Amino acid sequence: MTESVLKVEHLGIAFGGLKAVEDFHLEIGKSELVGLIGPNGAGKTTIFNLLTGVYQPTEGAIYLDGVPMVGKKPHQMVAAGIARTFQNIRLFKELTVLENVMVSFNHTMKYSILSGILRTKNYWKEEAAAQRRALDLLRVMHMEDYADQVAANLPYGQQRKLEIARALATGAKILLLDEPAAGMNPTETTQLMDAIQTIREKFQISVLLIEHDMSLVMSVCERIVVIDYGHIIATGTPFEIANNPKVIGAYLGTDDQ
Ligand SMILES: Nc1ncnc2c1ncn2[C@@H]1O[C@H](COP(=O)(O)OP(=O)(O)OP(=O)(O)O)[C@@H](O)[C@H]1O
Repeated sequence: MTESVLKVEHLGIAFGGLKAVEDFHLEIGKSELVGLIGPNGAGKTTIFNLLTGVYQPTEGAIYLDGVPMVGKKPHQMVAAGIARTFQNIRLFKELTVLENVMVSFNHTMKYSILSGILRTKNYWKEEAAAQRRALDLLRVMHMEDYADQVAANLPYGQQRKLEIARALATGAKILLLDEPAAGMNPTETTQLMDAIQTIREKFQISVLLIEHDMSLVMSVCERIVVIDYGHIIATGTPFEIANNPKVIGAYLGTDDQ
């Protein structure tokens, strides 16, 4: 693995008496695609909430490019380079596809609030540049034909892709994707996976993927981390994971865990 982009050590959180995540560790290198899987309630979304500053851990450390991240707020995590998508799609439904992407550039825009209000030359220059960048991103996602459509009118699979485009627009170093293929048909899923592979190569971005569709996880991830009851029970290649008795036990609910 190349030098790690994200490094997580002994991460844990308790809700009252429940230790939802305990002693979680992870290292992700540049452009690496890692799967995070586990049965329902295992703690996957909680880990995403910890990595994005939604929850503060009760123990452990998170480093992004070597910089400590614990204590930072969600918007600071985004600015630092950790972006995510959600299980339930969160878009500005009334805005166009292009506008949805442009909104995500906001924290990188350099014009002042005043020049925004007065619509100065500098404002229009920045806006035009943001529009070009947004269109470039949509092209990568094969969504340029949808640019002027209102997000609410997009087919479901395209809405999911737009969420990823928005996360990319933040300039992220690592993308956390929470069940991006949920509710997609097989064609949409294949297109989505192609898009994820393309953006990894083009943007040299790392990806941590939560996904229930096993065949998908097995086919796209280089490495998989499996959790159950908040603990890592296995880490390995898709082949190792598919043949790991602890993993099989966790999914089938046997005692062999
Ligand atoms: N804010 C919270 N307060 C109390 N308990 C919580 C909170 N968030 C999560 N939990 C508990 O932590 C555990 C892990 O939940 P989490 O949602 O992270 O699991 P998951 O692996 O993402 O599940 P699923 O695959 O069903 O989405 C569960 O027992 C859940 O009830």
